Amino acid sequence: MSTVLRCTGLDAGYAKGRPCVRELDFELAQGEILALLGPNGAGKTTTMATLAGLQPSLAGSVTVGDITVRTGDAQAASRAGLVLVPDNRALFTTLTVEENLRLAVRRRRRRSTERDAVLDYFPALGERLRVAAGALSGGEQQMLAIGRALVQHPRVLLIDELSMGLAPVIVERLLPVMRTVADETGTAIVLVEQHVQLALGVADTALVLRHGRNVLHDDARSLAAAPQLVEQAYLGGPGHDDGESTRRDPIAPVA
Ligand SMILES: Nc1ncnc2c1ncn2[C@@H]1O[C@H](COP(=O)(O)OP(=O)(O)OP(=O)(O)O)[C@@H](O)[C@H]1O
Repeated sequence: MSTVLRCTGLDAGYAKGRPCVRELDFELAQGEILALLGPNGAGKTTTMATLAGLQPSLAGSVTVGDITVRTGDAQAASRAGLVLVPDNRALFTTLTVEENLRLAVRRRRRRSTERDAVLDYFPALGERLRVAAGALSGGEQQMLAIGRALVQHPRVLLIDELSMGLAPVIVERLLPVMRTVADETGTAIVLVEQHVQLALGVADTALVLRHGRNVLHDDARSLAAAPQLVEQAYLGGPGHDDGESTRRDPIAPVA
């Protein structure tokens, strides 16, 4: 599979000279799911916001296919195919499900076709089309937020904390849908997730950030089988000190 997202030497943060994400390198192939993991404050949301152009980078580059995305330009990121589902889901809460989906569809695409494609992934939304987004359950709101992203036909879908405020049983139902989306559409997905084992269960690769540095990057199946490695990466300790980067070399994209 060809590389769709390449993040090279990315520094991200909120003040010049004070990056909270440093020298981030990774590649993502078409249809690949990367679980972006790490403890609170590690820099996951900052990375996602920077990839989505909501936040200018402090160094490095982001390319989608052969397009180098202009830093800090959300429209350029969106045009390149980077679409963010933020952790607050950013729905129009007083509008119905149908209206939320309709507004997200790009011009020149058929709204009903786009809506039906979302309903294929999330049939539960079909019974709620005329309900205001604010009246939906948390799980339904997340389905709608992802649906709004899908109708934009992302090349790379950035999902920040899919599980925010959701019961684990709902997360267990939603994550496999993301696997299906990646497999069926070739969309690459970066998934920020606190439920580590659930995320590793659907991801191809995983990268752990700690204090803004890549401290572990490996294929998800190996990490699922070695939870102590992930735990060490979260907590620091031998091989995962906070100072010098001790990361493994970034792994090759999934074939
Ligand atoms: N708007 C902001 N202005 C300044 N600093 C910020 C801002 N947002 C986050 N930070 C800081 O940037 C660092 C990384 O935060 P970030 O939210 O990216 O981490 P995270 O891994 O997503 O954490 P969490 O899992 O708690 O959401 C933290 O030190 C945080 O305090």
